Amino acid sequence: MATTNWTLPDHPTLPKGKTVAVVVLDGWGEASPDQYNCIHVAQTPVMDSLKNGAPEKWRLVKAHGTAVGLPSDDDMGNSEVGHNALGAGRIFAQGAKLVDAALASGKIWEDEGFNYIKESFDKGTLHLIGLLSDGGVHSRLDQVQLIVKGASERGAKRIRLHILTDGRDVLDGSSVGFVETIENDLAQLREQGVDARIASGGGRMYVTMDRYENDWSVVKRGWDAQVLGEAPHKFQNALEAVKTLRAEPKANDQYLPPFVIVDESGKSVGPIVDGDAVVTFNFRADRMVMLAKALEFPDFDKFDRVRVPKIKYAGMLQYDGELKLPSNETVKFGHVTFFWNGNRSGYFDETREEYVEIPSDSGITFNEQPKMKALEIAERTRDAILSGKFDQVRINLPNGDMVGHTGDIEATVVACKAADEAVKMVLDAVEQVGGIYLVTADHGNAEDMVKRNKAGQPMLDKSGSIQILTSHTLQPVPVAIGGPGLHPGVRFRSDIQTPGLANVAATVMNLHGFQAPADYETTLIEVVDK
Ligand SMILES: O=C(O)[C@@H](CO)OP(=O)(O)O
Ligand SMILES: [Mn+2]
Ligand SMILES: [Mn+2]
Repeated sequence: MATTNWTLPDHPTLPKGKTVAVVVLDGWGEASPDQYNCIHVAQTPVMDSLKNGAPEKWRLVKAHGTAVGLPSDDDMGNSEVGHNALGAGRIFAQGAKLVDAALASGKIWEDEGFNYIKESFDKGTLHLIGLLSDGGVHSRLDQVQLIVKGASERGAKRIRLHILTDGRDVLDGSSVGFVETIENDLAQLREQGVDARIASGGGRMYVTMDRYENDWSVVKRGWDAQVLGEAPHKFQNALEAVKTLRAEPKANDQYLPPFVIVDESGKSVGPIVDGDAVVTFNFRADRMVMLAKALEFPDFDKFDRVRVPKIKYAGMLQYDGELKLPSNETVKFGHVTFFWNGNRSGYFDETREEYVEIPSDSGITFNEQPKMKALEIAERTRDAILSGKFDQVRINLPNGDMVGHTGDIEATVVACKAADEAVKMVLDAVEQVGGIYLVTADHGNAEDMVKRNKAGQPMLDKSGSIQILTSHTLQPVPVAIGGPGLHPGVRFRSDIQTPGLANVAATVMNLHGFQAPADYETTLIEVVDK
């Protein structure tokens, strides 16, 4: 058998042995300057100087749509696809696209996963758990609709949906419309004799969709509602639930409290019990892994599960290639490890890598602490660079994104300034060791906080207020290179017209003195005589 040769060819001109700092600013896109562009409004002297100081060492790359393996150019970027592209150096079809293809070809119904859960359809209930929106970051409503329909046509007689409301990838308040849409579908199925209902729900950031083991109580709230059928709020139907909970002061789709749907006698209509099948319909991994662990791990000590039903469980995708979840880490920590490594947890080689997690504040929304842990991340990065132990130091600064998602413009301005200060500390350390930096971002967010019409003007809601955009954007992101270790002849090539994040990996390999493998997207840089 031929063995793969992993050795990279030397770069013809660029030297090895320089410390390279790779900085990813989460949610930091480039957009026209106005009062809703928090990066523009904030004082960001360091990022400004990279942009204005060296035109041959700053450029924009695509961070959304087909450039990062999403189904279409209407799809905004996100951390999973952005970091996957940055790490992989190639454009792979991402979860959204894979699921679209499997549904379009019908292959999804022939796959092992579906055949496995189908065994439960005779006697058990099919439960579908996931994010109900058309955001396309974690899941998509049209896919859920096709799954419900397809499963019912293939023998599922009792279906229960456990919905998580969004408001983060889509406008706050849009949960009501999504629930209406799916309720209509379920009503039609009921007319055809399929017992299909929504059984529970809650806001994504408060119920179920925690990530990197930041706060297990989030997953527990979901477990109680979905599996045990218990929640503080009980309603007869999901539309009433969402409308009533949204009427509370400061209610927000992202944080709706957990609820269960009950029958006339007050009994929950859809707890998960022995013999049932469960499908988590998010294609994106990070916010489903914790639930997958709770559903699958025989030894589990993160919270008291009370009752562990014997179920057949499948996900839309394998969420973790290392842990094989389903078997069949802080809010962003995993982005530069797990996502970067192609959704694989753990080290490639423990003797050569060190992963450092700076725990996030928990139990708050990040507009309350917009500086987050940027300073702490920068200090650890500085120390790692100065230690001389590492060829590459890679970080993700979450502020622009996490605070951008809250929709709080003032706080997002503070967040952007904090991220800029963190970049300064990293660049100063690079300066001290004679290293090289590459600063980029995984997708846009903080640079546009308002929903716009086609002409680019802010859109107003019924009451005349601007419609706040909590989501990511379709904007390109910057890539800046520099540092005393950078060969003086290095500059960005002008012959690649529309590069994307996948071009960064080959670039970084060059900065380490190597050429990228032939199947990588081409490098962004060239070396001219100077
Ligand atoms: O918070 C998340 O899960 C997504 C938005 O849905 O953001 P990001 O891709 O930046 O992690
Ligand atoms: Mn991100
Ligand atoms: Mn985000």
